[in-house]
Amino acid sequence: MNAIETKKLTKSYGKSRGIMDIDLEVKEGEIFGFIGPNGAGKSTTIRTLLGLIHKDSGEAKIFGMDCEGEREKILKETGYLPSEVFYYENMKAIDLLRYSASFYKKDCSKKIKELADALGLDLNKKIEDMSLGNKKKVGIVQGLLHSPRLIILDEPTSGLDPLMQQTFFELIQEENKRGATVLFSSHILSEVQKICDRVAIIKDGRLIQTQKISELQDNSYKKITFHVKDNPLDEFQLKGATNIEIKGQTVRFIYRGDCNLLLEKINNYPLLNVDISEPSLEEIFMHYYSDKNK
Ligand SMILES: Nc1ncnc2c1ncn2[C@@H]1O[C@H](COP(=O)(O)OP(=O)(O)OP(=O)(O)O)[C@@H](O)[C@H]1O
Repeated sequence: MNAIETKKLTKSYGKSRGIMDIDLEVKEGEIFGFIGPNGAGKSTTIRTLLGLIHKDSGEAKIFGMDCEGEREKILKETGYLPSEVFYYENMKAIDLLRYSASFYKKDCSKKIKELADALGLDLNKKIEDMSLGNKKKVGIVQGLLHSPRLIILDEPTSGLDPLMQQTFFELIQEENKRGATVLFSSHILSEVQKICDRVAIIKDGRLIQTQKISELQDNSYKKITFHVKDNPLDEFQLKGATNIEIKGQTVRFIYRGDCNLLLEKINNYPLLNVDISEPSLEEIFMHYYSDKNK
């Protein structure tokens, strides 16, 4: 069974674009990355899945249950860390977490303590006396305290220092080993790359690609840089070339296609230097975002 499944899921905010025709399949047990730039539609998808906002059309299911009709059951099985956490400021962390735990009708005190210890969180502090990072930690404990079957993380690392991010990734990996499925939304590819098996890329409200992280680094993409002698270039075009940047006598682009055609094309120029290398994941990612891939 898929942990998450959406079919043509669509939500618009009046004139403002939300998400369109999102087909998403997250398998039970995987750590799935959901990546896209600010405003791409990640939070809208997540909020629709959690029944926090109503879809306009399409289907959304979690563990086969309808996200609107069976919301109560879904929430019991799901842990959610929103991108921004808001709390009653004058509550102590422990009181807030006990209150959250009461919703699940099971004893979560051992798990709360374990998570707080791992994150170095003082549970007896009032929320109003906490830094942004510590408030985020409260959110993490709140999302994981009931050992959910599905964990949905929306930009979870903002506000955490690099060491704490590492601890957080380890916690998530442990939860995954325990059997939890994880949906990890982020605009930072390098962090998604660290722990995810597959990734879906969303842009302008539409899913443009779902791939294994290992396939994203598929060596069929090349990064090409060449420098010409004498006169600067003002134009370069080649089928399969994207993210073309021309600066004076230097041309850079990402290429996927027949290498004979590439060399034939470059050979037309009075060359000073040519460099063909593996693009970084970040550069491949930019390739998906480029206008030519709309
Ligand atoms: N409450 C709202 N009212 C109107 N438009 C909205 C609302 N929430 C989101 N949008 C619009 O929907 C689109 C998708 O936004 P969303 O917050 O889902 O993106 P995101 O990928 O989560 O971005 P970010 O990383 O910035 O949170 C954007 O164009 C945004 O302006």
